[in-house]
Amino acid sequence: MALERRKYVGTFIHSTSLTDLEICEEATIGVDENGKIAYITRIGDEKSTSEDWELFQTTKLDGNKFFFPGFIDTHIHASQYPNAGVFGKSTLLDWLNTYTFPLESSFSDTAIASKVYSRVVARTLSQGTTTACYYATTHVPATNILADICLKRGQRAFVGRVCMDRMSPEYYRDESTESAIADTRSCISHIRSIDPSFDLISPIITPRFAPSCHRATLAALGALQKETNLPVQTHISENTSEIALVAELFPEADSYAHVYDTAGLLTPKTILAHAVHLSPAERQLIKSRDAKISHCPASNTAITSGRTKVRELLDEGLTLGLGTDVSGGHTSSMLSEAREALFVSRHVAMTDGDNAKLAVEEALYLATRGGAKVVGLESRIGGFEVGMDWDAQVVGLGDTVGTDEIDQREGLLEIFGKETWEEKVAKWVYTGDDRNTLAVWIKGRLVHKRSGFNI
Ligand SMILES: O=c1[nH]c(=O)c2nc[nH]c2[nH]1
Ligand SMILES: [Zn+2]
Repeated sequence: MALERRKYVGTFIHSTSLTDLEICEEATIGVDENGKIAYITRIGDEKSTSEDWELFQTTKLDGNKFFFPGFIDTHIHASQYPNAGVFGKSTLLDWLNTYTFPLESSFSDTAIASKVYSRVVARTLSQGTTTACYYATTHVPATNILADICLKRGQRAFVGRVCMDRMSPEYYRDESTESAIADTRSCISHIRSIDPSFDLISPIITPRFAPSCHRATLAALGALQKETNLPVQTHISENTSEIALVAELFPEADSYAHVYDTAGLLTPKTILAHAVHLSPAERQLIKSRDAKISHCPASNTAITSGRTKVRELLDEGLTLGLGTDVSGGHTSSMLSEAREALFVSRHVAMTDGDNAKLAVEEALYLATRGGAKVVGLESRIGGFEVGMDWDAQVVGLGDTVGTDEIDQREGLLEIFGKETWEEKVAKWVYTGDDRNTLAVWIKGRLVHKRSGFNI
């Protein structure tokens, strides 16, 4: 779809490193007809554009509004969205049997798939998620529907048909290694037919986790990865009972990470969700394979899996992003997930010392640039640089509170006027929600606009 060039004018905020946010007031970003950033002019810069840009429309922000890169959710189960918030006092293995497998198995009905997947894509877009790594279910037609919806709505997505041929009820599992591979290939072909270069939608090879796959299935998926060079997503070391189960099922393996490595599934394109209880040797192995980690703090708290020591992982040079892990995680909002990462790091700090605490800047880095590295798109998304895609959101913090203002406001976020931009960003992270996401673009296309916001 051809786009018009457009200029975006106002305050831009993005991560330039793990610890630094660039806050750029009164800048202009020009986005070309391919949805790419063509130029950035900061205050004091020489105007570097040719006259013809003058002809194109401008989106200009005022007041307490700013442009921010779109969020990258590196781990979310689209099919589990109806269960967000429903987990009781369960832990991983009983949660799967009680809540998750019954829900996922219902996606044999494509009407259910269409309804749920339409909602999850609409909802994540409205919260600024411009890229999502989705788990679907084992069902080919339903998985293809998810890919179709992402493409139609313009959300950048990795769509994975879940492979699992044991440890789930008989009514919800792959019949054999061969059928798991054939069904995975079928979803890959479908995505190739709707997005031939995987420009917006990519398939992702998805063994649910080691306990749900026979050795032969893991090995066949590893071989498929080698053949296709597609990304892989799976879970690792989330909960201590799960780790004990892996040791029981794979007695020959040195560790959980070795199970994946032996199958050829530990690659630079592999996203490992959770990684809560990794041993030093596993961390070393994952680093040596350049596999990536999706940190899922909301889920790790909700189903009491544990506290990931993010600072340790970062200090060791591992690559991390954030994942909502709906519905182990209760929230589909990456802003909330960043907040959960901050709070969990404070719980770690209570036993391990203050160095464990993440800063707001670091949580936002993980939600954007870190996530971009996890999905292998760091040259295209996660920040504002010439040549990158315009995957962006407008964040609006509301009008500054007026003298004697007494009317009730929507949302918790209130700006009093004395805050620095750093403080405004912190207020957004700690007290904001989807009401502060006013508009969202992906590859230059407007994919969400909050009613009442005029562009
Ligand atoms: O958080 C999780 N969600 C899941 O659906 C799942 N399956 C295996 N392991 C899992 N962990
Ligand atoms: Zn998960």
